Amino acid sequence: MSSTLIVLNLKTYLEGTGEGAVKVAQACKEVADECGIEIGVAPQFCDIYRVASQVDLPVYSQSLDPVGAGSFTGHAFVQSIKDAGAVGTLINHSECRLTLANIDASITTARDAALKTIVCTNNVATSAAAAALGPDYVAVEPPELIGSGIPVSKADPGVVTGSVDAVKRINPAVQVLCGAGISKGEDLAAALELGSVGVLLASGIVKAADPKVALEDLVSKV
Ligand SMILES: O=C(CO)COP(=O)(O)O
Repeated sequence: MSSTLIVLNLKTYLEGTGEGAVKVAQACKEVADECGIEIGVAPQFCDIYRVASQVDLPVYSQSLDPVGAGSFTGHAFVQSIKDAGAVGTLINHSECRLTLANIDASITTARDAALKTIVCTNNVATSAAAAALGPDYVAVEPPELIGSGIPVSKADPGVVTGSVDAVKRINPAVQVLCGAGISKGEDLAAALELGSVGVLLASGIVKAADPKVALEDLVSKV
């Protein structure tokens, strides 16, 4: 496997009792095996167990709450997420924003449970701030391009290169992903050329008529 990482965020696109998530995850696994690039998937909380127990690929939570075991109702508890089979979590997605203090606490909570952390950011300044907190990855995603079909790597390459430079300066151990509007092979190739190590993406694959064909296109130029 190369060190390139693709994470497919399923958001709330798929209804039903998890079969859709399993099917998309299976497509991710098949394409990952074909191309040698690591592909992970971030399903709904309640689908983590089903996906992780049926498909051998990295499963991420879409978020978590920085609470421990005990008297906490309505929270996404890190140990349950881990026991369900997740290997990591998104934190601070633009559709699930947190305060800086909660981003920090979420990273610590995940790290203490040995979960990988991907902190989403919306611009160079927040990428720099996130890097200072020491997650495994910062994923820069301009919100205005999310779900637009217009790839960040083409529409706003500066936010990717700026984030890569800022993150490297602040914490060289942190790797940078980018996302928003990514769907094609040329988008992933451009993202890598701009210095990111991979992409976080959603609609271009999840909403495709055939997600496996869309994934094969995504990895076709690297
Ligand atoms: O928000 C995203 C991934 O987390 C990006 O979404 P789209 O790929 O649909 O633009």
